Amino acid sequence: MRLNSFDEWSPLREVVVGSAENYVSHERELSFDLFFHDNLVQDNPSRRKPSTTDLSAAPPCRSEWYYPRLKTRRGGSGRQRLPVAQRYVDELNEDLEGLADTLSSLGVTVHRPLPLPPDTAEVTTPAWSASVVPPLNIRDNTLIVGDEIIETPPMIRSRYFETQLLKPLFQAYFSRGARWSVMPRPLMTDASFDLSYVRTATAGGPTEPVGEPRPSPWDVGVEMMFDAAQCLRLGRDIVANVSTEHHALAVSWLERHLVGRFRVHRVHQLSDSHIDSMVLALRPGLLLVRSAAVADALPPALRRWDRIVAPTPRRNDFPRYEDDALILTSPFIDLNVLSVAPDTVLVNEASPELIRTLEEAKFTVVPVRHRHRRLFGGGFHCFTLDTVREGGPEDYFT
Ligand SMILES: N[C@@H](Cc1ccc(O)cc1)C(=O)O
Ligand SMILES: NC(=[NH2+])NCCC[C@H](N)C(=O)O
Repeated sequence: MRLNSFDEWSPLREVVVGSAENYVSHERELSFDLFFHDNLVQDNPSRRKPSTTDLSAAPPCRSEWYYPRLKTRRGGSGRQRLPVAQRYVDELNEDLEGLADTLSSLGVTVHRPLPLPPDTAEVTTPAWSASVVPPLNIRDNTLIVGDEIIETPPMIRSRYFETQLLKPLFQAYFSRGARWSVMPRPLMTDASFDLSYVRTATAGGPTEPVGEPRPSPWDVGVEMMFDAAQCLRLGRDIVANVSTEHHALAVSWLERHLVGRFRVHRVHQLSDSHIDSMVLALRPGLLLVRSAAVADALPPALRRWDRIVAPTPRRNDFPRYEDDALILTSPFIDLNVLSVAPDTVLVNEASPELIRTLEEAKFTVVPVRHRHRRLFGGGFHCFTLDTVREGGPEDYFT
């Protein structure tokens, strides 16, 4: 079918489901630490969040309830590979197959990216090298706006060439008439990074020390960097989260590129980057939000929509991990549901209270197994890229 995806809820026809094949490690280096700084905390008991009741009081811009296990990386220059246990990768792949099968059984055509080959350990540019992770959270690096594929400029070095693994699919949509754009790629030296959010905007101060940038002959100053998962797509309107200078530059690019076709609305520091564990649109007039404060920070048109506030997750909803397991998301990650129609949502079966809440709101909930979402950074919305939905460029704002 032709590429057509304008919103997050209309009947889903085609989707890409991410792949975790050959996930072996995370690499801690400047771009990784900056991106996940809100989730990575040192082993400092004073920062522990002991009870779930703290969660509901948490400010909207900050993840809470960390597993405070990460030790500070020594020295500014170090790259450090942190292995991911094979058992979790195997279970993740099992859960991804289950997700793909569920979508197929609902009549949705499922595409998969090329798997990361086993020996593709590194990506190297003139300015740096980094180890590569598989195309798992494929929501992040590609924005589908209507009939256009836009590859967004990544914030993590390990993910620099991730969209190359979607090439055959993008070529196929292109041959059927899709537009296809790639946003300017950052040189991404240490000096490219805007550290202000980490230094000032994190509630309670930085949770993780960020080393001083090292000089490089490729330095060009702060650059455009942005993930598609910072956007909420609502017909002819797009809400984009801006927390850093990188995002501000990228949203200006998007606005100029889409002028006359889409209206871009900025929200500021709704989260550090992605917004799909803060707010999702379930259908015209109804949002799923992490808290009332999140809904109140949205553009005026969306503040008038009804909202379902997701129930506070419980500790028992999650597996227990060894002390060296690196936790990449907040416990609100299961809010990250995938709509297959305005009345039907795929929800993590490990979140019974969220399922109940959505069923009470008259949704058909399809429970799907997903165990290690906190280890791999994403829920069902993150792991998928909806390329064909029935909805069009409707104006839901006026
Ligand atoms: N604290 C971040 C970091 C993060 C982003 C993407 C991930 O896949 C995982 C974690 C969360 O909003 O948005
Ligand atoms: N598209 C995504 N990868 N979204 C993931 C957002 C996770 C968010 N940082 C959280 O901790 O809840």
